Amino acid sequence: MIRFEKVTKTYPGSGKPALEQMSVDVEKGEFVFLVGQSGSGKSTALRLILRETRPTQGRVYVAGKEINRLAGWKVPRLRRQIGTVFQDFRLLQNKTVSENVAFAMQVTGHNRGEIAKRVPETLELVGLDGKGDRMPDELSGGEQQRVAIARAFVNKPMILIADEPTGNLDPATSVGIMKLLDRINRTGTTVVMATHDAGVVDQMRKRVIELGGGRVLRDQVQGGYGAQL
Ligand SMILES: Nc1ncnc2c1ncn2[C@@H]1O[C@H](COP(=O)(O)OP(=O)(O)OP(=O)(O)O)[C@@H](O)[C@H]1O
Repeated sequence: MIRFEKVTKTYPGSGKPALEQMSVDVEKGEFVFLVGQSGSGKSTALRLILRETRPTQGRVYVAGKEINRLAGWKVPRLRRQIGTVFQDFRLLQNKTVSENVAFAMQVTGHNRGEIAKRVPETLELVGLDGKGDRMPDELSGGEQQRVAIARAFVNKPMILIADEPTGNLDPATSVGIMKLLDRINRTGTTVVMATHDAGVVDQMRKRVIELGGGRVLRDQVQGGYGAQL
């Protein structure tokens, strides 16, 4: 589903590569944690998958296509197949919960009937049944992240990318968010999650790819946050 082939990324004006010779294969339906110190290259790897930035050397494939060679007009289609969730939720504050989720379907050209059916279904899936008419600032952080996950998932993406999704949440709330991401993963969606949250990684026991200085230091099945586990 995602393949990095000897990918090096050096940002303009920077001497040292953010990623160096990174080679990784993620199969359809996998759940992968990307861990590593601040500045190790995690966000750069996620941005490469979305083609928000391009490799300096090497190739990135998503669903069998080398995305660096994708025509510009096809990039929005690629991004529609990838849901994204961030630490800071990024909800539209002037729209209700339902409208936030519906918006993701509107911009991808779904009709009203589909939206009216799928939005409540998805809110139920993420545990926000009955909260569709609330505004984001009337929700807890964990609930806001659930809205963000509903929005990312409502178009049934093949890949879900999560960049520190539990970074602003307490441990108990984070457990709930991880259960939800696990559930989404079980529907067949490939999940790639960058995190510093050792508790979450140790509890989930999924594949762990550790980056350090832009290189893959460890790629472990059912790994922990630290190498000793
Ligand atoms: N747009 C950019 N321009 C120049 N350098 C960048 C840019 N984005 C990231 N970098 C550099 O690339 C390296 C990797 O950064 P990246 O954000 O990928 O790391 P990270 O592992 O996601 O860090 P964090 O955990 O703090 O989010 C760092 O040295 C960073 O300063």
